[in-house]
Amino acid sequence: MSQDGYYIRDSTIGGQAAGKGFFSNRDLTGGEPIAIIQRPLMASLESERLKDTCANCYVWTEGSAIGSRLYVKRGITVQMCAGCKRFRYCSKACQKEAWNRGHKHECKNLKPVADKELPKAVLGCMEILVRRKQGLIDDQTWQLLCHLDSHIDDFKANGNYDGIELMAMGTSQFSATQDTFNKDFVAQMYARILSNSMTLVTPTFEPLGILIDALLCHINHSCHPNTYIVMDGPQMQLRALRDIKKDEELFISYVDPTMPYLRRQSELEQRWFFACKCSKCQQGIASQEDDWARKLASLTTHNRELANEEIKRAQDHSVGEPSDEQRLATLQEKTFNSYEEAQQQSDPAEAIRTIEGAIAFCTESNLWLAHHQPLPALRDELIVNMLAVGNYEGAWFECAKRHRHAMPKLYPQIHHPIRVVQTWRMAMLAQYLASTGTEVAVGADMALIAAMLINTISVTSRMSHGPDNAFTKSVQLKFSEVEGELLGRFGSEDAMNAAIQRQVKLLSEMGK
Ligand SMILES: C[S@@+](CC[C@H](N)C(=O)[O-])C[C@H]1O[C@@H](n2cnc3c(N)ncnc32)[C@H](O)[C@@H]1O
Repeated sequence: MSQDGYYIRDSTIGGQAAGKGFFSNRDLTGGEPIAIIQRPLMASLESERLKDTCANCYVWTEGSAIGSRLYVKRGITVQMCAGCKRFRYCSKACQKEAWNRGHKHECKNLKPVADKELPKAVLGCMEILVRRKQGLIDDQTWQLLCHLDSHIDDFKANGNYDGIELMAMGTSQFSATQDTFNKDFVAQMYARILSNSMTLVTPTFEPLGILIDALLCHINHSCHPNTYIVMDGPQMQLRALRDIKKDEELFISYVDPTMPYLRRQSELEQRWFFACKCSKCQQGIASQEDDWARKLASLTTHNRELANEEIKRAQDHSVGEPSDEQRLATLQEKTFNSYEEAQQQSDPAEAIRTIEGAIAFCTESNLWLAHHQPLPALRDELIVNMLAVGNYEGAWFECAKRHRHAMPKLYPQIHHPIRVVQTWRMAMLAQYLASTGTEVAVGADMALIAAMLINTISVTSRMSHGPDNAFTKSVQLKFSEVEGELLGRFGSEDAMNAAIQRQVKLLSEMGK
């Protein structure tokens, strides 16, 4: 099977069989599109996003933080389907499209349960079953979908099968498909969705829900991926992260590849049921992500005592003197726990206190550098919460630190989509600070810094997202605005470039 820049065949990763996988059918360059899918087979929104996101084109109408989602049309709203009272659409055209794609066959079944919150995987599974029953999914796509492993035996082994059976019963009933699919088949399909779905995201990677695509869900995982997926509404693009040779396997990362080895392994084992033997995992804790853990020599008396206390607290009885490795693992656990705690805290001020405590601990312990997790994750969370409480200046300095220390290490390719989006958010924050006349640092010209960053993104977003993505187009529009303004302000390109050089230096200093 071959299309675009890939073909599908059996895969072996680190000596173990990994089912089918995607392979490149020619040499590819970083930033090049490999496959474009206009719409995944199924996408299902989170309960919260059902309220403010179009269930057809997936435009998220809320949450546009200080201009970073300029690609969302101003004033856009969603209207509820009068029948099922669950899905909302941003236009009559979107409603009609969803209706014809299959909603007309499930709308009235959903009506009696309008006030029940149904999990996204149940809604997604219902959609798939109803559409297949009505002949709206062709045989080839269906076979490809059913080929994806349901991991039903793994769910039985880990004790989650009962929950799956229960959800499958509800799915059958609400979709009125019992006459077509038996209960074991539905349980398998439900399990297949749980273990093969990807995250539905906005062009700037805000999570919206889950999706299944019969073709793209055949891509295997690596913690050192060579491709990634960007979305633009329902459109998915698989793009090359770096140069790839013909016949190399194409990988995306199912988890955050910047996390340490043991955390990646455990997440992959729990959600996707495999022990990763990718090129990075074969190095174990010898890769950059675990650098900090090799710093046994930096374990000061204070750190040792702190770890001892934590270990004692976790165990009812003393099991002798812990090793330094155990102490390190405990300290790491402690910082990740703070990160997870902050994510759960709904009050941003409280979350900021938790995060600042954890960052101070990481820094004082002298174990972590700015690019070692969970420090960058804590900093990302800090920025979000500072923006939520209106501390734009504080958020700016955190962005500057992230830009200087974390981004180049975590996302070395200039067109890495996360790097591009984070830089864009930073540019929009700089522009906001310029508009309020805030003096962030002596001599800092925030309008010029914003323009410099936008200039960079106007180039890199074309590679990360492709020239036709709505995000890229909004960046280009912004760039043409600031470019004109700047030339007008400085008169000549030479004067502008000299000013830019000064601001580049200042930006780096602000990130110290
Ligand atoms: C989304 S599917 C990918 C397609 C899959 N290979 C297939 O043929 O159905 C995810 C599953 O593929 C397998 N898989 C993906 N990446 C792997 C890897 N690096 N090593 C081993 N198995 C992997 C695991 O069974 C995982 O649950």
